Amino acid sequence: MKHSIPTVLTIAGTDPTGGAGIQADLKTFQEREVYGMSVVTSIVAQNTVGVQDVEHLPADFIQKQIESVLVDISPDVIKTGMIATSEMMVIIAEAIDKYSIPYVIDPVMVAKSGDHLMDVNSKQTMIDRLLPLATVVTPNIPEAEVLLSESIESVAEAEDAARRIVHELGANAAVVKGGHHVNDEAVDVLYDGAGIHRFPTARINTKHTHGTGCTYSAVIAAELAKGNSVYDAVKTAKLFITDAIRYSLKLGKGNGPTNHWGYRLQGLPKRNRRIFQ
Ligand SMILES: Nc1ncnc2c1ncn2[C@@H]1O[C@H](COP(=O)(O)OP(=O)(O)OP(=O)(O)O)[C@@H](O)[C@H]1O
Ligand SMILES: Cc1ncc(COP(=O)(O)O)c(N)n1
Repeated sequence: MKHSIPTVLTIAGTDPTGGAGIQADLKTFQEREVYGMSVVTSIVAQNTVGVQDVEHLPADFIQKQIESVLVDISPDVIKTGMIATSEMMVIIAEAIDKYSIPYVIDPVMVAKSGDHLMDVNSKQTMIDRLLPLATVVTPNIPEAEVLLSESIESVAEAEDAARRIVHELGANAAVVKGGHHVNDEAVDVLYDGAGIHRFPTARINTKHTHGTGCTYSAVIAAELAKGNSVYDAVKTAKLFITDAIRYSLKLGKGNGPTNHWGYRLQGLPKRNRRIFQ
């Protein structure tokens, strides 16, 4: 730990409704008791229904923001979310490389609403420049399929994908998340370079899953900043996101946000949870 408290920097896009992107990351860092900092890549006009518009910040201004943070409060871990263009990816890769900071990449490509958050031509830059720097990469099934140009139909194939992302694309560890599997379980699989680990939970029947991937990877980043292992960080992330989905807030007209303090309700007497159910 570099400072009096573990510190994490997120580099990502925004969500004014507060469920995904930078806003979800900062809420999550606070709940995990690490000091959260943020650099904005794109300002997104979005809500629980979809994306209405996007304004990308110039890559050199993203670089200035990163430099401002890194020269002053160097984070224990950097996490990235939405990075829309190759130019942004190169600048971010150069900073992570220069300062040798442990790195969690959530390879955000398409929002749950179906809107594209990454330029499709940037895939190769993500593979060439960002994945080799990753301590952990956290694709959902469609993202893993894009990264590997192959389809994933089962948990066993998700395990193969996690192995390939490490061995062929150079990430240190990969978690292929199971939110997009259509069965009764949401099984995440981790390959940490040594072995495969499965993290299964029952699938919760809800449409309120906006920002699950952002929140999940933010927990992993926070736990790594505390000095925990990749395995323990993923285990905590899975518990945290399950409670955040279970006690989701039922806000908005579409796919609502999760509840970033849901874990606090687990184990409490039912009367204390009434307003959330
Ligand atoms: N309905 C559900 N019930 C239980 N767990 C779920 C459900 N949906 C997603 N999860 C869990 O949430 C985490 C995020 O997975 P998911 O595949 O939804 O990521 P994602 O698609 O990147 O999220 P997003 O794009 O919303 O940020 C994983 O741990 C996954 O298992
Ligand atoms: C800025 C930003 N980053 C990531 C997501 C993905 O979240 P989801 O797939 O739940 O919409 C998002 N909607 N917005």
